[in-house]
Amino acid sequence: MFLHGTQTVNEEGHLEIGGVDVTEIVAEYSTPTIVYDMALFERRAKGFVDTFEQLGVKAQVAYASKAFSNIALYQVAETLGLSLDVVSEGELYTAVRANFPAERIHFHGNNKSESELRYAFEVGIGCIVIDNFYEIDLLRKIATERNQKMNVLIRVTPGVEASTHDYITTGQEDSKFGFDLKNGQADRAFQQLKEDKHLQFLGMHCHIGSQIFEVDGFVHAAEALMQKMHTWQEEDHFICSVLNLGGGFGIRYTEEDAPEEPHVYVKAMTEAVMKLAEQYKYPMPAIWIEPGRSLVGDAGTTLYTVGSQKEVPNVRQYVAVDGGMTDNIRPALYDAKYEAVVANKMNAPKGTVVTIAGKCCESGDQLIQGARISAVENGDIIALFCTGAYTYAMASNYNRLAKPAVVFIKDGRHQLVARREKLEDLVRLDEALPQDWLEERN
Ligand SMILES: Cc1ncc(COP(=O)(O)O)c(C=O)c1O
Ligand SMILES: N[C@@H](CCCC[NH3+])C(=O)O
Repeated sequence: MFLHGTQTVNEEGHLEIGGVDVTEIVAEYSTPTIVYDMALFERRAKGFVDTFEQLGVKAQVAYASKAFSNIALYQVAETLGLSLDVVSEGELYTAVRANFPAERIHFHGNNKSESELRYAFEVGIGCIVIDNFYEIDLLRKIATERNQKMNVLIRVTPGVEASTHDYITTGQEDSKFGFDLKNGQADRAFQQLKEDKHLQFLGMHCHIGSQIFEVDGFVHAAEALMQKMHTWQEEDHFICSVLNLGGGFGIRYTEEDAPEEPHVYVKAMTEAVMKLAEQYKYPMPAIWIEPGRSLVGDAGTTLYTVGSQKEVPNVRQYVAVDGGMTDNIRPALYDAKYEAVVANKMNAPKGTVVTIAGKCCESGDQLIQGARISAVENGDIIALFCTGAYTYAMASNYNRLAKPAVVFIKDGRHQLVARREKLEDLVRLDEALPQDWLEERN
């Protein structure tokens, strides 16, 4: 069994996170609840920031907040000196509500609406990452109308095929994201932007995909972008001041996963850029990165309570918990793998292999197939590890299940940062029909 961050087993044989017994969390907040080990989040953030410092490179580490967007997390990210990557008006609004410094916010998205872009101008964010020609036109219109400058990068697809799930690769030519580097789109975007009065073209961005383990893909992408920047240097005497190399650094969900430490990816990419900068006599650009999963993924643990069990003789044993695909769609969507423990029986011998199933009306609502956990009975607590990224953020109310509570833990203290949805939350958007509508039907 592999424990993460500050996780330990206490004398009572219970899982502890950040010095707090998880049975205490369950007693106070019920289940399902996602807890974040904030010391681990801080360690991950510091790991990225320190890497750049050691390399002596000007940088911004932007938390890709799509992984888990929440006011309290943005507050902590701010204190750690992180920047923020948002992809919608909703994430931007969350950042505004968290008083996140606007100049450290970067706005992404392949179909930002005019009203979203106007909001970004109003808030005065630090940079917009332009995805397509339509967006260039929209931005020009807004910036001219408002007579307001805005820093921009262009997102490019460097033609790197990353080996991860097909749904989460983004760097290949056939992608809905960005301007292609090889077919001339990136050059055309650059030509349109390089002398714009309001849109201040800082440079390029790429993101090759998510949950990637190999260092090479990141290095190749960084090199491809530097080569393009060199062409613009030679042909247009233009120097980019920023190179944003995205996120995507893989984490260890199960013992079979073998990622590098997050800073290894960053160091390798940055050194590749430094080398080419020297070769091209190119002023070293500031390096921006956008890790999401590798900042929050392994800091999160979901606590569930065991309910019913079902044995299908000679086939499998189902252990059902009080959440499932509504609070973690990843196993159903990507066939993602997780590990779990019985958090109130950490010292019990491992039992048979079971399938941990959710409570939704979908056969595919299974959190782990083939989990080797100790024997459980109803009321036991299952802790599913590494659920900090793309779980709560992708949660739904399917079957009208309530979204779970989210709790931060640090140094023996726990703090609720998202309350569990109540029944009235589940109908808050519904409008009852007026009586005359119903009467007409009868
Ligand atoms: C543009 C962009 N930046 C950053 C990220 C964060 O990726 P990850 O959570 O894998 O670090 C994503 C998601 O894949 C993304 O699309
Ligand atoms: N939601 C995906 C990652 C998408 C990354 C965003 N571009 C996952 O859970 O793995």
